[in-house]
Amino acid sequence: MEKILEIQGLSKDFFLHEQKREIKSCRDISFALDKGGFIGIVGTSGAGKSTVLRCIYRTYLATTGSVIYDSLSYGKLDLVTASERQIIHLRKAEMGYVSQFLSILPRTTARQHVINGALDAGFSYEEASQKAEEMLRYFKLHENLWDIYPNTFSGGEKLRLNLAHAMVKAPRLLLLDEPTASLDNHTKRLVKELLAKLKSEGTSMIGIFHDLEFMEGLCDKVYNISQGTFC
Ligand SMILES: Nc1ncnc2c1ncn2[C@@H]1O[C@H](COP(=O)(O)OP(=O)(O)OP(=O)(O)O)[C@@H](O)[C@H]1O
Repeated sequence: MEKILEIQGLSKDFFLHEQKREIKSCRDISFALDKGGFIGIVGTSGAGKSTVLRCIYRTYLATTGSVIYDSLSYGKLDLVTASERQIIHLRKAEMGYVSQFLSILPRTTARQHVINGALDAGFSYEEASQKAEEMLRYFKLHENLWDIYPNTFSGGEKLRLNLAHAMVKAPRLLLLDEPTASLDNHTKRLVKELLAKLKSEGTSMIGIFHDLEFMEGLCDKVYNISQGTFC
């Protein structure tokens, strides 16, 4: 099976200058993701799960190791050493990242944020507007919220907006950091259905989930991470 992502010996250390102390977050992580595959990561709080995803998305720069991504735009490249320009392009055109935390330009409404995601993926403005509305409706974000700035949204509303933004462009590689945290059961099912649809359309995914039941039938493989390493 062709791989979209090959991770070798990935480690991330943080140095806390004030305390002159080092935290080893994840250590010597190696795994590969098949094209169109779905890997689940589970583990206790603080084990290093989010750090692995952030090193792939390059929010964190790995201390050691490589993250070889088979991109459409540049062929195979190491996301650890890729240029800022390449990373920005890949985030726009090929990669999606969902977490509970909102990362949005100031003075951008919820609707515009999702439209921007679709525009990044190459849709015309008209198509992007239509797709954005479909996604916002799908994730049951109340219409009253579409044209306001989302910094005051609740945790669940922010998460649903992040899901709409990431999924509207059907990315090649989707990274999910607890995409169902603080969602009710009905919305969790909607998320699962859309993830299954994206998978059937070829999106490759890595997801962190606390809710093991949620992952049933969705993941091809599940890795357990404990104290920074796979076990
Ligand atoms: N920016 C940072 N600076 C310093 N330490 C960090 C930073 N980010 C993560 N850590 C530390 O790395 C370790 C792993 O954190 P990480 O967020 O990856 O855990 P997690 O498994 O995702 O936890 P949770 O399930 O609670 O979200 C923790 O001890 C955390 O305090």
